[in-house]
Amino acid sequence: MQDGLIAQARAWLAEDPDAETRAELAGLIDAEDHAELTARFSGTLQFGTAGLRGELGAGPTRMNRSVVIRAAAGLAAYLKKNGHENGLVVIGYDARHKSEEFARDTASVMTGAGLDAAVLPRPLPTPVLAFAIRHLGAVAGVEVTASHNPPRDNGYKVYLGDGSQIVPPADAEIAAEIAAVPSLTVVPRPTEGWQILDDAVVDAYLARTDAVLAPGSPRTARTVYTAMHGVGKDVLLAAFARAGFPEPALVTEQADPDPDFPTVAFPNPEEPGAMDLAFAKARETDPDLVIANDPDADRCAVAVRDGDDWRMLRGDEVGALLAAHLVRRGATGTFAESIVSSSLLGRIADKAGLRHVETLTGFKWIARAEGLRYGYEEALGYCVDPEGVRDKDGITAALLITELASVLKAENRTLLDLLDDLAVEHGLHATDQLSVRVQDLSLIAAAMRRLREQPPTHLGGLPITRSEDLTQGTDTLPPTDGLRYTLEGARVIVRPSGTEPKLKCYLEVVVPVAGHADLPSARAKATALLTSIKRDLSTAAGI
Ligand SMILES: O=P([O-])(O)O[C@H]1O[C@H](COP(=O)(O)O)[C@@H](O)[C@H](O)[C@H]1O
Ligand SMILES: [Mg+2]
Repeated sequence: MQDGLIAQARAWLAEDPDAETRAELAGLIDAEDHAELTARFSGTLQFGTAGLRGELGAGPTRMNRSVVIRAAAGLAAYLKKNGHENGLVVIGYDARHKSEEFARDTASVMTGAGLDAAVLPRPLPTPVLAFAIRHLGAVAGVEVTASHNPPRDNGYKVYLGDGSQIVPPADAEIAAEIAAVPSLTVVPRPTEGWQILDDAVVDAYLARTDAVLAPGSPRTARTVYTAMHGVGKDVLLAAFARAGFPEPALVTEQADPDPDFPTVAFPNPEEPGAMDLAFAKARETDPDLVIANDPDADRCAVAVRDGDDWRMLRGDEVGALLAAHLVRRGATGTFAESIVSSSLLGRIADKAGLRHVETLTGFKWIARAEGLRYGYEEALGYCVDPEGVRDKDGITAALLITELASVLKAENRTLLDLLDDLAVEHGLHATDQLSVRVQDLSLIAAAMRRLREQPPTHLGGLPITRSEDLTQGTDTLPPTDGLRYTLEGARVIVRPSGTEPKLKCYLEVVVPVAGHADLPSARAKATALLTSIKRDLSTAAGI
């Protein structure tokens, strides 16, 4: 057994304030579990697409109280160096294991550093925290959440005073301050001195949701709703009641927070099977649409009846529908989407004479688009009211899509009819994703390396006309680990996920449509093309 590794583990153990992780680590040391200790002590958690995220457990590469205290101390040091000696830091948390403790530790560290700290009154949607930062004039915000990840994970989203999540160089500067924390013993951690906010902050968030809907718009669409065992239900129901929509029928098994997410393998509406109970409820109650939030309620999934059964709309479909709705309502300003999302948004914006920008993945980028009026990403994220929330918001997105369904219902039409119209107007923009979850992270790096060393020349029978390695950045995009292939009538992007151990490949094909009668054959063509691109890509990446 390496002495260095054991010494490192013992030093960590001596400072760990959590009896549970102390016992776990002591067990690993006693058992001389070299492999596990190496995994725990090789490096530290890094800021990814949405903050720190990792499995709960002992050691610097896991989520635990020691890691959170260090992260909070680093953030406090960064804030103080940047002129916020006594600003307010507002802290929210979801209903996962340890989330409330991590929020309390964060408040304690901020207080000990001389900053003011305020904690949201209970587990609440991430967008309430994003809203609260600007509403309360805070200099930073923290949301303790691992969103839709498996039950054993937790995470830490960090926002600055503009209400958006951190981007370079702030993330690297904060990471450097975290790395510079020499020991937990030098971090003051008082047991009181921070504020627990009351419901006024939730009421203010709800009042702001009024701005999302057009005054006097139809509010008749009936919904089935699932909170996916997360924190969305109460705020969503209050927002729907306030707007005057019919009360959503709840998927009762998933309505209340449960950190074990007992009815789903992964609490992510994108994962196969996650919507089964919602669809069962829909078959029972026959609503106009099904709505799901992810567990921290910043994502919104939508399903509609298609023929005899229910089908999930892709994030790109909902993204286009909301854009078309906002255009019809006379929206002005910038429309933005991430590079991995559908190019249809650009077509809709161009036609309406609106500015359009593409950003890197994640709302930390989308929310920063200048003059943003509407932003979305394919991962079921929508920002429909940037003045209220500069992040994605699964509650306001649910309000807006339900308003659109109501408007269409009054015209005796559906969301699918509007999607057909958009395809006829702009061409069928069909997207799909090839996403591979791995146990061993090195497989992702190996796939990226393989694609770089032996780049494909054709995918799905189409020649690649342009191949870009995004690690160098482009004229408009900062550097990121990703590959982009442009084909005739298609586009593919490959990148490692920044929140989960997954390699993600995003496919888009654009098929011209002669008219409504041509739609079935255009769809069949798009599906066949997506399938063969996927097959070739998987061979090229070796996954
Ligand atoms: O987890 P959430 O709901 O916050 O969502 C997070 O993850 C998504 C997927 O990111 P990646 O492809 O890097 O895993 C991002 O698009 C999103 O902006 C981010 O906030
Ligand atoms: Mg989320």
